[in-house]
Amino acid sequence: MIRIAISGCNGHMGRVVEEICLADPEISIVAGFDLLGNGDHDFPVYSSPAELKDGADVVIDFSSPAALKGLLELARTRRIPLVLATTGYSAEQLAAVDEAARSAPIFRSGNMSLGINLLLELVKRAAAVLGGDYDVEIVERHHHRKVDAPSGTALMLADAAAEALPYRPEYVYDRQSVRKPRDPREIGISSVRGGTIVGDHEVIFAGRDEVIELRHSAQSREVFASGAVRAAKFLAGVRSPGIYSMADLVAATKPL
Ligand SMILES: NC(=O)C1=CN([C@@H]2O[C@H](COP(=O)(O)OP(=O)(O)OC[C@H]3O[C@@H](n4cnc5c(N)ncnc54)[C@H](OP(=O)(O)O)[C@@H]3O)[C@@H](O)[C@H]2O)C=CC1
Ligand SMILES: O=C(O)C1=N[C@H](C(=O)O)C[C@H](O)C1
Repeated sequence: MIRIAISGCNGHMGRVVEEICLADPEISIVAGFDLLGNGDHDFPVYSSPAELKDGADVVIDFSSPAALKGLLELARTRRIPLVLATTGYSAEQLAAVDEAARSAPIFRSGNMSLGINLLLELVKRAAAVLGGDYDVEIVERHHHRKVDAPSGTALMLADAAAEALPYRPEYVYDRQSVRKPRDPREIGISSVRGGTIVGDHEVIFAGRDEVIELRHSAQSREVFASGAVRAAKFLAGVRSPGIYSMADLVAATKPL
């Protein structure tokens, strides 16, 4: 039995993770962390990870960058593995994650769906083949509740393209404040917010007289939640301290 704690358990993603865990006979939910009280959960909900009493095998976090400090404290002092799915961390916070990963395994991904992992590979391949001659633009679309922009996934896609391009691109988020033609050595990232869009990412390679578009569209939050639960099981399999990603999970998964 894997003992899981859910950080952000009252939120949209936390609720879906809870449903998936409740339906899984290999998992027991031992605690939740959130700002407000217990709600209607069958497990205790603490406002701070420091209040966790009996420990957990893994914490799955879909909450806010504000929760990170307490979670990293659990990893550092109690060596509890973390699955960090929250997006919008600062550079300092990412450095703190790397530091805590010296004490416990930490799985981090701005997108827990398997499809995005494949898209990252396709983007690298396209950038390697087309890079230099085609302008790279990323458009991400999300629901109107989302607070961070650009999305964590858009940044991962930009990094994947950057890795394979023959130049070091600058990421451009704002075309409104300058008046100049597009620099070929840039990746433009645009954010759309509206309605209930779950999560949509498009990478555009625009060349002379042709455009190639690679797109992923999440149809429900389950794709992210089930990926995070798979990541938790992967970490619970006695991993050494370090940073893990979807690529590690896919590499460790036996083909069906
Ligand atoms: N990696 C991935 O695949 C995915 C990542 N995400 C990311 O997950 C995060 C959560 O998304 P979503 O569920 O839609 O957001 P919600 O706002 O619905 O849920 C977040 C929950 O976390 C709570 N919370 C806020 N601050 C803290 C804190 N300091 N400690 C504990 N709990 C806290 C919120 O409480 P309150 O409402 O009171 O503020 C809320 O209940 C976002 O960063 C999002 O980008 C989302 C989907 C997929
Ligand atoms: O906030 C969301 O909802 C999502 N956030 C992630 C991101 O920032 O990329 C992943 C997914 O697209 C949903």
